Amino acid sequence: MWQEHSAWGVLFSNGESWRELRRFALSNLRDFGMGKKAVEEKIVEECQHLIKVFEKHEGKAFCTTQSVCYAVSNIICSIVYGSRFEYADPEFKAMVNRASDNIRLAGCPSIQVLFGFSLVRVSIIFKTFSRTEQMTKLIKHLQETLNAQQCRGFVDSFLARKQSLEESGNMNTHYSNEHLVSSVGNLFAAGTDTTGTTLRWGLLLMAKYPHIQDQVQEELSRVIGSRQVQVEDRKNLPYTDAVIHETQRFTSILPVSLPHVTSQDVTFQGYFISKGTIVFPLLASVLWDENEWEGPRSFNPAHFLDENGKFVKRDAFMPFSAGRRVCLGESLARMELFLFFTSLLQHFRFTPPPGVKEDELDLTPAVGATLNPSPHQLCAQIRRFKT
Ligand code: HEM
Repeated sequence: MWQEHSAWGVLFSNGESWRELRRFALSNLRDFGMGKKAVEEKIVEECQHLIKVFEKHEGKAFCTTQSVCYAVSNIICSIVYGSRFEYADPEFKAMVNRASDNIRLAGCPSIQVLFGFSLVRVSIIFKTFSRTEQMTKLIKHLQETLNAQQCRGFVDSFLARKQSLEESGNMNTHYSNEHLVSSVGNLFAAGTDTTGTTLRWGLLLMAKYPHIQDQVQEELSRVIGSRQVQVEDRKNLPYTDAVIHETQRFTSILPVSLPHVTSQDVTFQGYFISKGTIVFPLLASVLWDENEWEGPRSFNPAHFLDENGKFVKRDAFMPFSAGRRVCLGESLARMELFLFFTSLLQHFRFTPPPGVKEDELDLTPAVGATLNPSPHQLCAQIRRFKT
């Protein structure tokens, strides 16, 4: 029913390129560890860097935005470029900060009105990303040092495929430099702000609802103790898993998904929609549906637990959208959220700044391309592990 018009489709105006490059991106992200042990190790390593940054605040109030953004950006850097960056690296800082500014700017109502909302918005975000000088410089360096037999990341794979197609005389290729820069830009645009924002909501919600934080930390102490959490621990941490799912449901960071175009006439729930109509799926209408959830507008991990405290999947949980256009990074994002959230909760107790009560923490979202928490500070007190 949907045509190839969304994140990749808007940029690669013909559907052929979208189909080919989505297939290529999916298979390569898998090769570079998405959903596998290799990426788990990268995330665990990044958790340690993030924990060190939080520790440096010595329990004093700070804003989590920048460090969380650096951590999730580094996961995409590892997969795309094959290496992470130090948080103090000025070029990395400039690249990440510019990207965040673009995402925030793209969500401004005035900009949206000016540019006719989402279809153009998406293309602006991705094009702005793809123009960053640092990205072009990094890609150029990888190109100069390419060994097609030993690909370091997504960019190397793309360049190796381009090279082999050209060598076999196939010049009619989707693997152009322009598409490479766009693909890399898309992965950063789609994979950093989304994950970072969700993680920051999770920490804010823990500070706001200390009795829920107590239960997460009790479960982590009982099941994991002081060792590093692994992805395979998820099945033994039903309460924590429910809290992460509920964070995504309750905050619905992408209430309006990317635009699609109907590829044929269709009648949906009694409404006729003609071929070629732009359609915006409203994910929040499902995530906050009164017929699906017991208390859709309250934060309640029990939405994902049965009467025995076991985790239950819910069909109406679709923050990554659904169907053949489902988020390409879903398994990576789920792994990141689980490992970052559990590692941080193992090490720190999150509280409001001194003088601020829990119920004074504001959950009103700020304007942005995603629904962000409003500017706030939290204290991260180091915990003593109970083993
Ligand atoms: C909590 C984190 C995330 C959320 C909530 C999320 C959500 C979404 C949603 C709702 C879409 C639109 C699907 C549609 O067109 O209907 C999407 C698309 C996409 N996402 Fe994610 N995403 C997340 C993380 C990631 C990550 C980490 C990556 C990086 C690999 C990623 C890569 C993409 C790409 C490339 C698309 C466009 C796919 C296409 O058009 O074929 N996302 N995401």
